[in-house]
Amino acid sequence: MFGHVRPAETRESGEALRLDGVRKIYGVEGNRVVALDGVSLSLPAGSFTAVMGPSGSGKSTLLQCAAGLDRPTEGRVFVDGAELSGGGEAALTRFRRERIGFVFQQFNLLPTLDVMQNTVLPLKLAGRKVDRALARDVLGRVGLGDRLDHLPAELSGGQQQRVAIARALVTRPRVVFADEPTGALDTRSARAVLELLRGSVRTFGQTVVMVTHDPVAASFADSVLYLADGRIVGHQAAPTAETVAERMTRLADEVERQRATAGA
Ligand SMILES: Nc1ncnc2c1ncn2[C@@H]1O[C@H](COP(=O)(O)OP(=O)(O)OP(=O)(O)O)[C@@H](O)[C@H]1O
Repeated sequence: MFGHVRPAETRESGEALRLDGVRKIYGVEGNRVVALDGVSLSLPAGSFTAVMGPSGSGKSTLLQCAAGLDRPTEGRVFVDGAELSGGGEAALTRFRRERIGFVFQQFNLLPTLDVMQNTVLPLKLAGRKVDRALARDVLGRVGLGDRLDHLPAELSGGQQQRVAIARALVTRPRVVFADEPTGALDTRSARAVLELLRGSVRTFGQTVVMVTHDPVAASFADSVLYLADGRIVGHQAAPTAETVAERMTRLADEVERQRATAGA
């Protein structure tokens, strides 16, 4: 169902990501989990969006489907106007390599490759020209210009995550997806990583979508999407840590109340 890249007939300039009625159902009849229940959204290019919601609300599933790491059961996904549809794994992989960057909680660097080699890996995998000057420039911007030949084990967690961000940016993707990018970091390193993500949006017009549990992390974004039980239940512009925390508490209370009513 995924993988063939065709220009969307409805391509709109300035729209980096669109989901139309995306549903994701895990399991088989009798043991089904509806992880996403008809999610539609449109994110403009150059925006920084945080995705929040109670545990199990579908945040990671949303990211995986939007990034082409998983396949929706129903619905359509467009990245920069091109639809992820049809075809097999190879076409899907190509789509991701050409358009998408990822940052994971656990960095996912290759331990035997140094900082420069890890950073240029996506270019090599995509068969693209390895522009070391560009990679050096990106690594300089993430503050690792003097660590190019270090192995991941020789770096702190925050530095490893900055390599992962450089690696995500070096292909100049349409969208960078980050799943709990600060989840494994101390407060100070987390802040540096969030400033870096925000800087990539402000300075280069990068589009970033980040799943997080942390209201402080969400406050670095331009806006927050709230998920509950696989649906988008709210949107907040110009978030602050306080307003996000307050809204999350309310959301958790509502979800609990609804589940209690449904079970009554
Ligand atoms: N591979 C899978 N097989 C079956 N069910 C799954 C699978 N992955 C996720 N789910 C279910 O789908 C729902 C949404 O999961 P998801 O991981 O997207 O939520 P989340 O909001 O990211 O949660 P958390 O904040 O705890 O990481 C949950 O009920 C989860 O148990």
